[in-house]
Amino acid sequence: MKSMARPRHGSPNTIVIKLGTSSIVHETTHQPLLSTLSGLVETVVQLRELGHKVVLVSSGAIGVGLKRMEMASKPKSLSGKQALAAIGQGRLIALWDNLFGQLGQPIAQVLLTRGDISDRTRYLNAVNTFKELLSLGVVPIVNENDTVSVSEIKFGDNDTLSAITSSMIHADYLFLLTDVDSLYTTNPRKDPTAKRIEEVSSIATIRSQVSTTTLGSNLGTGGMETKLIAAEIATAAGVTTVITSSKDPKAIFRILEYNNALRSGRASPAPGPAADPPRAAERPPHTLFKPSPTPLRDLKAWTSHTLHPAGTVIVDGGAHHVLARRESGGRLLAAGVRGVRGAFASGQAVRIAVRRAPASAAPGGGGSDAADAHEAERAREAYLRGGETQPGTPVLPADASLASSISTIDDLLGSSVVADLGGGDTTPSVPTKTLPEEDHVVLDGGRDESEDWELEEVGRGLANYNSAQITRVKGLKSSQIAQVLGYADSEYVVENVTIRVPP
Ligand SMILES: Nc1ncnc2c1ncn2[C@@H]1O[C@H](COP(=O)(O)OP(=O)(O)O)[C@@H](O)[C@H]1O
Ligand SMILES: N[C@@H](CCC(=O)OP(=O)(O)O)C(=O)O
Repeated sequence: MKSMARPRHGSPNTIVIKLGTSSIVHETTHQPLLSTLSGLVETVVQLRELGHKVVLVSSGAIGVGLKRMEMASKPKSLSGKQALAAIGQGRLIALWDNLFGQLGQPIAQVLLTRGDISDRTRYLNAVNTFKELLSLGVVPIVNENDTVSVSEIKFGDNDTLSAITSSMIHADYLFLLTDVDSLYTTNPRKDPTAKRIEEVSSIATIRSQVSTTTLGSNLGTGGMETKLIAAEIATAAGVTTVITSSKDPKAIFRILEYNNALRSGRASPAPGPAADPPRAAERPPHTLFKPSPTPLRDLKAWTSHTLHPAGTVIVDGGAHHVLARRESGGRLLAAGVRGVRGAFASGQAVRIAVRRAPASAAPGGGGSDAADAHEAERAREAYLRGGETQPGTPVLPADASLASSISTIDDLLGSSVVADLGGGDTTPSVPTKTLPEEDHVVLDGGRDESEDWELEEVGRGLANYNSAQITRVKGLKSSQIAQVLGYADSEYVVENVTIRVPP
């Protein structure tokens, strides 16, 4: 067995394994699934013996709490779930400690909320703690800190938490162990004709080919959809992501071996005649999501996935074009800003959005390709000049008060126009429409007062100034920032921008 999962290229892998509630407690009796748990403990200890570093993301606090209180089903209220998680988490970690302790393997409990890592310093502290634990040979066991998580700060599901953890520690693999052995075209628990998906290179493409709408167990959170989101986050950070069954945790060795063999040309990707020596390994059932060949840099991954955007910065086409290029360094000039939605502080994450004319407002589908290219070039040049002042943009004097740039309380709070993108806007008032096939979001509520345009999120970044300040310097040259604000910490209004929807 050990030879089957020799560390790739002679170097050990960092492996995150996530176990869902449906694999930890029985769906109806809520009794712990001891054979699954013991099998996983043996697997993790063997992986450790082979030199791999392993982090376990364990759901199950609420499930264990249900058993402890002999309750039949999950309470509906947030406080009810939080209370059960508080009851169950202690017993859950005690169970893991007991099982790992039988094999002499020390563990550590790591409870995280999104709030814990939405500050760069706290994020780096969490990374350092993981590094320290792994270098001590400990297996960190991660769960969301449900008892203190509220909707604004929660990861919401452990699939996402495991993906963020994988990206934080630059894992090589994320294994999402669940009660089905793969992603299928439709829910295999409901549709016997469902077909297994073996390998995914583009999650955007696969989304249009599979249905993930039905949930599985009564205990799980999010079903397959949250696993796709997790795969998207992890693969973007360069982590190979695998969905497979928790019933046979030792399959992890076979999956590692199979994929290592595939990389080195020793296994055939599809079932068929055995390759010339050594023999092609049989493909263990699983879905493998290939990592991005150009993973996001650490800070950008942090900005894109771990932070709740606190508001939106609307940019013009020129800025969008430039930001989409690597050479831009992900830095946004005030010249490219057309407006701001929501209230945010300097240092907070923001969405980058563009205005899009609704299809109905584009007569004849717009101009010719040549005219569009010319227009795009003109916009890029205007933006790069550091910004000609946009016609109609009021240039405020240096002593202009904050109040003068805020005409209503909504300008300050952003509550009338900011849609909740599953993120941190405190007062979501407009329903969000997601377009999963393109992985972007249209802010239905973000209509400009004077034009019938929609806002579309195209990326994320970190604000260098607060929302009121960016409102005051929008459209201006960088050299004018100090004049208007009385100081200029940076010539860029937003940094670490990741553009996910190209122009
Ligand atoms: N296309 C699909 N392929 C596989 N499983 C699916 C699909 N769509 C929905 N599911 C359901 O997702 C469930 C796994 O998600 P979930 O219950 O949240 O598990 P966990 O508790 O392990 O996170 C499966 O039991 C299955 O019923
Ligand atoms: N943090 C929760 C689990 C939330 C969750 O994502 O559950 P699951 O979909 O079963 O992985 C708990 O410990 O009960």
